[in-house]
Amino acid sequence: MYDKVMETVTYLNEKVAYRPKVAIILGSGLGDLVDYIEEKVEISYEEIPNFPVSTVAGHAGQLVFGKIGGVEVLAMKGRFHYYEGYDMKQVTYPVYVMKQFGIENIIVSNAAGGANSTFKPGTLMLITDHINAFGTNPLIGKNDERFGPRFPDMSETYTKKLQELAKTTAKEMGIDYREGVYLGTTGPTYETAAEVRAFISMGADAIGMSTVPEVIIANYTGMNILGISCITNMATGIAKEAHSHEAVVEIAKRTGNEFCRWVAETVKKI
Ligand SMILES: O=P(O)(O)O[C@@H]1C[C@H](O)[C@@H](CO)O1
Ligand code: HPA
Repeated sequence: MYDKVMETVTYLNEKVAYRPKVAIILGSGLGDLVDYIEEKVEISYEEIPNFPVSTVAGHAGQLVFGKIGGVEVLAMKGRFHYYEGYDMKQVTYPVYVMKQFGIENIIVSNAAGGANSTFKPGTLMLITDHINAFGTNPLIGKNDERFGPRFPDMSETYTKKLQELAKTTAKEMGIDYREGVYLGTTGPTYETAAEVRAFISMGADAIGMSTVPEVIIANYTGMNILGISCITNMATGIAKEAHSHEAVVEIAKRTGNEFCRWVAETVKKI
């Protein structure tokens, strides 16, 4: 795996001469953030050695390098989900690459269902912590110490300093946000009402099908992590209507403007 990652890094080194300060993984329907990026260098996943290819609607499948307000960034427009059939190493492969490429800060975003009944579709949630309900862990297997330790600590997974930065920025911009715990499941089924009740009793405020594997690897490799969920629907049993991915993407796109403004301003301060 290490040699593969380094091969990908070598390829990216030929495409861009700088080390971005921040990597951003864009969730379903949140790809419009790339409109805030200047001096773009766009690379399709198909062109990148050893990179998986994204198969989900609302996920374009491009790495976008460039600048937001002078800060060099790398945005991942389209992520890999476990339910697509990728194994956990493939799902998290881009995060290994980002770290080996020299990126120290990562912003991870997602579309998620609201489990906290005080949320509503369109709520932006700063992730304070997560619950891994995937039933597996991307670090299972032989450990390679060149990436990180065998038993990573997870006591401050979402970096307090970045959370404070995001909160101050939101307050300055008048952006309304909530804080909470993201619970990640495999999908691709949306939850049953009974599962949502169980997840709420476990402490979930938002439920989704991504983020947790990527964050486990970002934490393991020593990156600073900021996470933001865009609540696109209330979770099953709280919501009156049935879910559809089309509706998820549509709401994410509609409310994505606030998300993009918030992330762009926060990036400028990192
Ligand atoms: O990539 P994210 O987590 O934003 O995508 C969410 C979870 C599922 O992939 C999909 C369900 O509609 O949206
Ligand atoms: N559950 C899981 N994942 C999701 C949801 C949901 O309700 N909405 C968007 N992604």
